[in-house]
Amino acid sequence: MLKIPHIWRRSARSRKADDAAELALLRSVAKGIHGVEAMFSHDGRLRWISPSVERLTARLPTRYLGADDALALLVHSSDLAYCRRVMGEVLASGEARDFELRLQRDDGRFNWVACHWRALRDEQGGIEGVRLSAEDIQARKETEYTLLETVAELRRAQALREHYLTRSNDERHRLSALLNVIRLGILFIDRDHRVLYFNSAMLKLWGYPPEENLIGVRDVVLQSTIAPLLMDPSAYFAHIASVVRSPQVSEPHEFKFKDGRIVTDISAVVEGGLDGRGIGRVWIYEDVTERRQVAEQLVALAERDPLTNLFNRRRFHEELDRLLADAERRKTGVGLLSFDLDGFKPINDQYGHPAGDEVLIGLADGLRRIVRRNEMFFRLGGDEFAVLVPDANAEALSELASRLLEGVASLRFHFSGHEASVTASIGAACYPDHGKDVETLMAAADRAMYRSKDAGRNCWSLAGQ
Ligand SMILES: Nc1nc2c(ncn2[C@@H]2O[C@H](COP(=O)(O)OP(=O)(O)OP(=O)(O)O)[C@@H](O)[C@H]2O)c(=O)[nH]1
Repeated sequence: MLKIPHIWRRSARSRKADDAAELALLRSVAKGIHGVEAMFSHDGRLRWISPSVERLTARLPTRYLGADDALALLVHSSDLAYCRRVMGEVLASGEARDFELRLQRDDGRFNWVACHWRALRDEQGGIEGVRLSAEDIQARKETEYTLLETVAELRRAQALREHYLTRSNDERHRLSALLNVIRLGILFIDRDHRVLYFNSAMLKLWGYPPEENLIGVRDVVLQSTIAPLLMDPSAYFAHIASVVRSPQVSEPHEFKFKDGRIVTDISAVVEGGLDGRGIGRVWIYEDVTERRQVAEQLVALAERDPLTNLFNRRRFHEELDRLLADAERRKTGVGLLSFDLDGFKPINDQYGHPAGDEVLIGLADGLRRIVRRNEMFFRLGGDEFAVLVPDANAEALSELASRLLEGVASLRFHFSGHEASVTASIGAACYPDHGKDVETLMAAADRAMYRSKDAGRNCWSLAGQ
């Protein structure tokens, strides 16, 4: 430890040569000091500072020694007040203090040092000043700063990641809630042919329990479990195979379940993925059973008689039109039997309208069994009916007319303990002999039917005779 005051004392005793040598030695030691050594007198004036201060502050020691307030020149303004306070405390208490501060450089920058402040005592033990030993710690501070900045940067990145994660989680929950309330079944298969997402409607539609978790299940496993539900599994799987071969959005495809449900699917590749090959394929299913039933009901309402469920007059016209066009092209015939019940009104009058309805329904059911599969049976209105016969000739028509007459007459009804029956009067007409269009053919059949009425009913007449 340097005992500078002692040396001064010795110098004062005129041991000049020894002292000069000792001073030179001390100067060279002071020059070699890595940090900064300085001594301040009790009133805060700088008494000595090591030449090494130039390395840390780019100022010569003389600048400090000549300054009125060397401490203010040496210490960075932000640390100055604290530094003065510590210095005062060391002077007052004699206790050493350590702390870090910035020395200010001549170029405006600063250099961090670790300071050790100790009281300098005279021979009587009184405090005559304070000594500062400062060690250069700039490199360590810079490393610390870099570390702190790296940590701060990491924290910011982490906070940002958490923010986006929370946002994307919220987004996922919103989407999942939405997809679970819609009626469409949604199934997402990834590129490895495994289930990546499904919604509740999809589970319901394919008959899975609501708690089933299909994530990660292979598509072939799914297919094997759904196959028993389908009317035609091989046709459906062939459809899937053809859809997945194409990158286009598929056309809606309709398929049937064994329990009668009708479902449509549509599928598309989901774009994305780092290599741009798409991240998988989404399938959207819709149960259209109800819609199809309503459509069928509407069609039935439009073309069927609600009482007997026979085709109505509107469908009759359409079919006759179609048959005539077809017969003209193929040079074949079309037969038309038009008939009207005999003695139907008295049943209504005697037993009431519901009894009349029962007769009409019974007659429709009875004659359906007589009419062949390729022949069509219509209720034109009231107690008027008609049968259309493709590829017909007069002989085939007369044979059918006879069977119909027998069929009608053989029907028995019972109302209020009484037996009732009806007969029919039939008019037969053939394309092209008796008419070449709908109107003339119908008129010919009607005239023949009235001839049957005139002839005493329960018989048939061929047009043109
Ligand atoms: N119960 C019932 N009666 C109907 C319906 N539509 C028409 N009618 C009745 O059917 C009867 C048809 O009259 P007509 O053809 O003159 O009766 P008909 O006794 O068979 O007379 P002819 O043809 O001359 O033998 C009328 O009394 C209509 O009110 C129906 O949907 N239900």
